[in-house]
Amino acid sequence: MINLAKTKPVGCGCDDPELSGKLIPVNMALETGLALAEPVAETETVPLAKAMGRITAEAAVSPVPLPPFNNSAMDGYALRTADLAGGGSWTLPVSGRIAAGDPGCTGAPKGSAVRIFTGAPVPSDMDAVVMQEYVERIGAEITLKSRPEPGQNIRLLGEDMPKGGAILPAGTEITSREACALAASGHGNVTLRRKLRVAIFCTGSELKAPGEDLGPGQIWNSNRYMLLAALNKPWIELVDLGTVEDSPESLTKTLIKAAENADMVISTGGVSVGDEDHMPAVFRAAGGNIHAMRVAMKPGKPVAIGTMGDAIYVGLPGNPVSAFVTWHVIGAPILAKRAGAAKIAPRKTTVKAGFTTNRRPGRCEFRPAKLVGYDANGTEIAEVLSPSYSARVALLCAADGLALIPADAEKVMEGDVLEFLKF
Ligand SMILES: Nc1nc2c(c(=O)[nH]1)N[C@H]1C(S)=C(S)[C@@H](COP(=O)(O)OP(=O)(O)OC[C@H]3O[C@@H](n4cnc5c(N)ncnc54)[C@H](O)[C@@H]3O)O[C@H]1N2
Ligand code: MOO
Repeated sequence: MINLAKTKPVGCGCDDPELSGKLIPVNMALETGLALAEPVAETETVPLAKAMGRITAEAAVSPVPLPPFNNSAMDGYALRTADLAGGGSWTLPVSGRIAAGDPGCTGAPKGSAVRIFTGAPVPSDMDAVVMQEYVERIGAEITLKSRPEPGQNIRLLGEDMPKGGAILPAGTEITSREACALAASGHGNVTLRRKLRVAIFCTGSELKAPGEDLGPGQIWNSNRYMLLAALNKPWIELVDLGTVEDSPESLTKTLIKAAENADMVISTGGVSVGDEDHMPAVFRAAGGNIHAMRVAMKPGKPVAIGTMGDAIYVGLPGNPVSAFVTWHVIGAPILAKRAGAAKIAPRKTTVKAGFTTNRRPGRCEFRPAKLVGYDANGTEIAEVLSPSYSARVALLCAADGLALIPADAEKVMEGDVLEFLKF
């Protein structure tokens, strides 16, 4: 759970106290959404190679000790240190050869060495491997000058993982690290949460698709592409319902279609208070329940969290930076929980403010910020990019993350410690 803000409930601390009504603290809005987000129950078992990027439904343990046998960490010669009498040097006959994949060898004569390669099983009665660089080989004999330590260059059975040892908890996204560990421990199949069905649409009569010509008053739809990128995950089955004009009829039709079969519905725009902001009314009229709306965050005050049938609904604001920030802070954790993921919070760290600003307290601010260096203690310093930002998408690309300014702060002084959500 992220402690996103030292936000405390504020009656009306937003930019326009007269008009904005009651705002919910960010944590409370997020907790409301997370409480609604039951992880999808269905699972499927698939071959590991088909599971990349998906979310595991069960904890994985190693069915065997890893490595499964003592093996050589180097190319060289295996020997018994007890065979090396006195102070050296020592010359030993080479009595055998074991490569990776060989079943191993037993019964090498006392006083002999065995040629061995990295990953090959070490004979059970030998206790050291000497790297080939440290021996001189002439014909069928080797000479070594310094005494090897018992256990040297031998990877012991079970030292990586005991039998039954935990590899991953349930709810883990299989990235390259997890795939590697699952494969190493012999998991041919993996049980996953089923894919999450997510439906999206963007509201706004002014929106055109990028690539189309703009008429007067029109803009290109950026939120749709922000969401397409954010939702481009192997564990999501996306239904993209495109752009919808600001008419209650069209919005209702699209909303009902979106909720029909989805685990989560996401819209952008139309959640504020203007005459053309129809989403909350349309959502309620179509049978949806809104559980939280109007959050004490900046940007992103107008955000709706609700349920409609089995679907969770997150209505993001239209301003693109507001949509991005509310998605990052509220939408994405709800989505992750619904998908069955164990890690749901955005990555958070602390930074020092590289700026000073006065502000009106009331909303927790998430300011696009750039990491510009380190202080004497090695803490990163964040510089905000602009005092106004909710519609300035260029700032997002220039930023390294979002600097959090607590809701109750009246000013931030250069050097103050701030929480930072790193992209
Ligand atoms: N009287 C008030 N007006 C506004 C308030 C308020 O409290 N009282 N809140 C402001 C805040 S804060 C935000 S954020 C916006 C959010 O409004 P909506 O969610 O209703 O969004 P729209 O009005 O539909 O659009 C706002 C803005 O964003 C542009 N937009 C919308 N969708 C897209 C898209 N897909 N791609 C690119 N740009 C988009 C739209 O053209 C508008 O400029 O409301 C404030 N107003
Ligand atoms: O909350 Mo709005 O997102 O400030 O622009």
